[in-house]
Amino acid sequence: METASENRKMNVKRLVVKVGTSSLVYPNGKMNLETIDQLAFVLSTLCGQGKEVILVSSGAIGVGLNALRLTERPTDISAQQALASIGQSKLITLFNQRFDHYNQAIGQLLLTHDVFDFPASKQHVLDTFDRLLSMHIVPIVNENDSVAVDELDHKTKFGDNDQLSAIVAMRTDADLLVMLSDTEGFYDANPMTHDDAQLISTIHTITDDTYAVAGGKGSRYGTGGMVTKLRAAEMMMNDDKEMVLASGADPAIILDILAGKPLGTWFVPERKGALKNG
Ligand SMILES: Nc1ncnc2c1ncn2[C@@H]1O[C@H](COP(=O)(O)OP(=O)(O)O)[C@@H](O)[C@H]1O
Ligand SMILES: N[C@@H](CCC(=O)OP(=O)(O)O)C(=O)O
Repeated sequence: METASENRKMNVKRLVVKVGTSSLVYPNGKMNLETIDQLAFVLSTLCGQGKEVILVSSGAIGVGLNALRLTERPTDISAQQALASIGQSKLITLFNQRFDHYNQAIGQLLLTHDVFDFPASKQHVLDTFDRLLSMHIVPIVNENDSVAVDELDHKTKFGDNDQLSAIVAMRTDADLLVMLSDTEGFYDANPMTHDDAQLISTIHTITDDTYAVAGGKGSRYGTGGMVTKLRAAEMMMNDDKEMVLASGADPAIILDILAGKPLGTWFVPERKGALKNG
């Protein structure tokens, strides 16, 4: 682990950005329209510069709760799935409107685990990603919450978009996964409960000690907390890819990250770290 910052300018052609519920929905349950608009602006800008961008967005259940003026997430599965169907359509409508404002087309992909488990459906979905990207369209991905189940022999659920975003980044052979959340990065203790927590700038190996300082979700509407983000980072590093975890408060941070500014926490496989550090 390193706490000193280092410059990380990369030549990124294909980028996956994952945005969590905590960045899209205020703690009071209202949609964060500013962040959604800024995200559309920044990703449209990157497309205009010739980059290929995939957005993995959470928020369906959070937005669904707000639509029905509910403050607590229901515990039964069918109520959550109904909320996701309400929220997802509102969320994608809003994304469509904001991207359209910046003259950028989007496509929606709602995925379940089995899509990647079966070679034929996996190939079809990868072909769809490729075709959308070749047409300069931004694929917007979420788990298909309304149909995904994780019971008995139905193992169709990803369970969280952190790992889904890593799977998408690996399968589409993206150069970088940018994970945006309500924290500046990964700290040596949960910053919500430890005032003296220190931001870690670079992690080359994830061990039990790393998981030991990863706490649960920060917002009422998120799911995985830091544990699922570490799992995503581990998947990326095992695939010899990099992930950066940074604050989604201002999506312009994506431009700074690509410009090499030392922001957030970088998860870099050992070999790449050794090369970059000379
Ligand atoms: N070691 C840690 N470093 C940073 N954040 C942590 C850590 N442990 C727990 N957290 C919590 O993880 C939260 C982010 O996870 P989550 O609520 O699932 O966000 P998102 O909706 O963006 O996926 C933060 O708000 C923070 O409270
Ligand atoms: N698919 C769910 C999100 C699940 C999830 O991983 O949420 P988060 O921890 O906010 O990224 C939804 O759209 O509500």
